Amino acid sequence: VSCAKRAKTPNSELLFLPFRVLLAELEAHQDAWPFLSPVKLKSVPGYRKVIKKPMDFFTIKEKLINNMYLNQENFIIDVNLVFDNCQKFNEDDSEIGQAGHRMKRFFDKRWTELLRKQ
Ligand SMILES: Cn1cc(C(=O)NCCCNC(=O)c2ccc(F)cc2)ccc1=O
Repeated sequence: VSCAKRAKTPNSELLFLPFRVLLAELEAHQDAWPFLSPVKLKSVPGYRKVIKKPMDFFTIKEKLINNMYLNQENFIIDVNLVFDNCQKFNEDDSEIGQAGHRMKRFFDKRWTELLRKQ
């Protein structure tokens, strides 16, 4: 994701360390495979029309690395966008729909654990 590289202040590295750890855990999860890279709009009929703001774990990682998240809120908004898009486009009982529900439950659990520690 090319964007103006923001000044890398040391504390922003530290501030976002928990998010990089959390994102790495999401990517390592066995149910992450539908979300690791952007949905291929040419090969998934209807996706471009239905999903206004596509998002995926790879794009989130790029934004984190390029310091494009100004605050914690924007990081959470993008992660939840991945799961909301999934629930919107996929039936709950579909393979990808089930993976999305499991990933969201996993994320919510780890996120609250991370917050409680702070
Ligand atoms: C979130 N979402 C994803 C798809 C979708 O078709 N996504 C690609 C699946 C194929 N991708 C893989 O199988 C894969 C990718 C990376 C990897 F490391 C291992 C396997 C369709 C609708 C939707 O809402």
